[in-house]
Amino acid sequence: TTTLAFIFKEGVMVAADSRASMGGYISSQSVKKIIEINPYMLGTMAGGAADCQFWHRNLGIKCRLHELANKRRISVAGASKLLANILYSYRGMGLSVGTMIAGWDEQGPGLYYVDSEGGRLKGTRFSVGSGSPYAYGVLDSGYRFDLSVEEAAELARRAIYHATFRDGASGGVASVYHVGPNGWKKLSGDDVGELHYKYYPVEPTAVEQEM
Ligand SMILES: C#CCCCC(=O)N[C@@H](Cc1ccccc1)C(=O)N[C@@H](CC(C)C)B(O)O
Repeated sequence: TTTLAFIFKEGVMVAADSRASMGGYISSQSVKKIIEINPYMLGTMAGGAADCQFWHRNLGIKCRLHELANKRRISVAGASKLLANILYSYRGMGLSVGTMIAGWDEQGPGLYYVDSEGGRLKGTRFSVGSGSPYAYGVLDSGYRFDLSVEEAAELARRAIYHATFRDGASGGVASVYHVGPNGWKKLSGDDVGELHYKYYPVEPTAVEQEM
C-alpha cells in the first residue's frame, strides 16, 4: 500500500492506491483505502486489510455517536484519539493498522497519523504503507504550502503513481480527495497503468515519424 496526505493553503490533500496483496499474490486491485468517516473527515488504510476495515468502521460509528451526544461534529484530534486509544488497548495482540485521519474542523485543516503500535502524531505531511519511501521522494521534492488545488492534486497523484511503479504491494487505481472548509470531495481515480503513459508518452516510432 501507498497512502499519503498533506496540509496546504487550500486544506488537506489525501491520496491512496487500491491494491491488496498476500505475499506475491495480488488479492485485489479495487480496495477503497480512503474511508469517508463523515462529510468533513477522511481516514486512510495501510497494513492488515481486515484490521483497517474493521477499526475504521468502528471509528465511524463512534464519531456518529459523538455527534448525537454532543450536537456537534467530532474534531480531527478527537477522532484520531478515539482510534489511537482503542488500537493501543489491543497492543501486542497482532493488529496491523497504519492510518491517517484527515479533516476540517473548527481549527481548520487537521491531519494525524495513527498506528496499531499506539502512535499518534499531528503533522502536515505523511505517507504510510510499503510504498511510502517512494512517495516521500516525490512528495517532499514537490511540496509547497501555497500550491493550488490542481497542483496539489497532481503532486499527490504523481507521488502515488511513482510508488506503485516501484512497490509491488501498491497498484490499481490512484484515488485523490481534497478536504476543504465545505468538506471532502473526490477529485480523481486513475488506473496507474494509464497514468504511466501520461508521464511517459510513447515516442512515435521512426515509421510513424515518416507518416
Ligand atoms: C483482500 C484480501 C486479503 C488481504 C490480505 C491483507 O491484509 N493484505 C495486506 C498486506 C498484509 C498485511 C498483513 C499481513 C498480510 C498481508 C494488504 O494488502 N494491505 C494493504 C492495505 C489493505 C487495507 C488492503 B497495503 O498495506 O499493502
